[in-house]
Amino acid sequence: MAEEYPHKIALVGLGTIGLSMLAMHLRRPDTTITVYDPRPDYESQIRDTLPSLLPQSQTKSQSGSESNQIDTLISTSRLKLATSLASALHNATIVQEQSPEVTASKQALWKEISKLTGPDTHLWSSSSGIPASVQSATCDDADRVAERLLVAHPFNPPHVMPLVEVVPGPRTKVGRVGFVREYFGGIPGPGTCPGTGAGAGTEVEGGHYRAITLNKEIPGFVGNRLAFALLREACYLVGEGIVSAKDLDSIVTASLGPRWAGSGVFESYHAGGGEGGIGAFLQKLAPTIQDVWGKLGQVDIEGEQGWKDLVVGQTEEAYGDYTPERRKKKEEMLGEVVEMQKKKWAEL
Ligand SMILES: NC(=O)C1=CN([C@@H]2O[C@H](COP(=O)(O)OP(=O)(O)OC[C@H]3O[C@@H](n4cnc5c(N)ncnc54)[C@H](O)[C@@H]3O)[C@@H](O)[C@H]2O)C=CC1
Ligand SMILES: O=C(O)[C@@H](O)C(=O)[C@H](O)[C@@H](O)CO
Repeated sequence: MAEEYPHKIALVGLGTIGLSMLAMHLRRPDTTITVYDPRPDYESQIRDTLPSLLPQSQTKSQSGSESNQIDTLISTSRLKLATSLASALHNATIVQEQSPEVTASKQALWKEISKLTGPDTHLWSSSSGIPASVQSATCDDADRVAERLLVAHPFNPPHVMPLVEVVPGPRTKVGRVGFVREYFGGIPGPGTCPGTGAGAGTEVEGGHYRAITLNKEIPGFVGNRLAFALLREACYLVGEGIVSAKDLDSIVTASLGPRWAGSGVFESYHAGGGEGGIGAFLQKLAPTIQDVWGKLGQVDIEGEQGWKDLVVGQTEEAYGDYTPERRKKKEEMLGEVVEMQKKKWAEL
């Protein structure tokens, strides 16, 4: 008989990303999730935050209250709250960490996890930019751990955003990459209620997540290198007084944002190049592109801080405190964009 829950995930680190990941994993009915965080108040954090990350219909109707919903997930063994790392890892088939983005911290954590898990356990890091080969480097049996460890980098919020940037290390076994792609490919969208007790054999409708695998490790991977290149130029332009932070955001949301929701960087310029496509585009625009490339801003996070005072001051003035209501509204907008993409996916 097929095992009731073939996937037993240990989620280690329940902060911003960990909580969103929890909401995402709960959408696979063939998966149980055990969570652990050294923060003593993490259970109250789950009870306060998780319901808002789940479909509202599920939160209010079936369980009657948000608290009951968490209790239902616990009583049906879909969700377990561990009080130690060792107990969280017991029988785990997958370990996914969302601990702080600090190399030494992640290395120490994997060193501990690798001693508490078997050779078959899949090891995933949610890191924004620390390669798997760096994270496993200090493990006692580093080579064996490196064969199992990979980065499955999400974009915030993972329970909505479709990208999973899969970044294997040079020693990561190919089968581990195939597994993570298949696992995320089988997770349904954010409108799907957490399966309760459906167990193995339940038809798992996927089609929400897009796992993109990098061919080689590079710090920051691809998504964040692109995002941080744009961020650097944006900070430079505000620091130089060329544009305000709010107007720069409007320039992005009124042009590049909508464009890139339907066509990526290269497809957009391929379309913009006319008959000759991107080749013609690059040739026609070469002088301007080269001139701009040679004059892109140079700001450094540790360097002169004048630009940073302007960026922070203007952003706080424009948006104030980022309230839960605003966050929820933006998340709903993001969800609608992603659902539109999925409807048009075949054409993307
Ligand atoms: N915040 C974001 O937008 C994104 C973050 N990430 C990555 O996810 C990871 C977590 O980031 P956030 O959730 O933003 O951080 P966070 O600071 O919100 O949460 C980190 C959690 O880890 C816990 N923690 C601390 N030491 C730990 C340990 N030794 N073992 C287990 N848990 C520990 C903390 O108590 C905290 O709850 C980082 O690697 C980050 O780069 C990835 C994509 C997006
Ligand atoms: O932008 C995102 O959601 C991700 O690419 C990230 O990794 C985070 O923004 C990260 O850069 C900050 O923790």
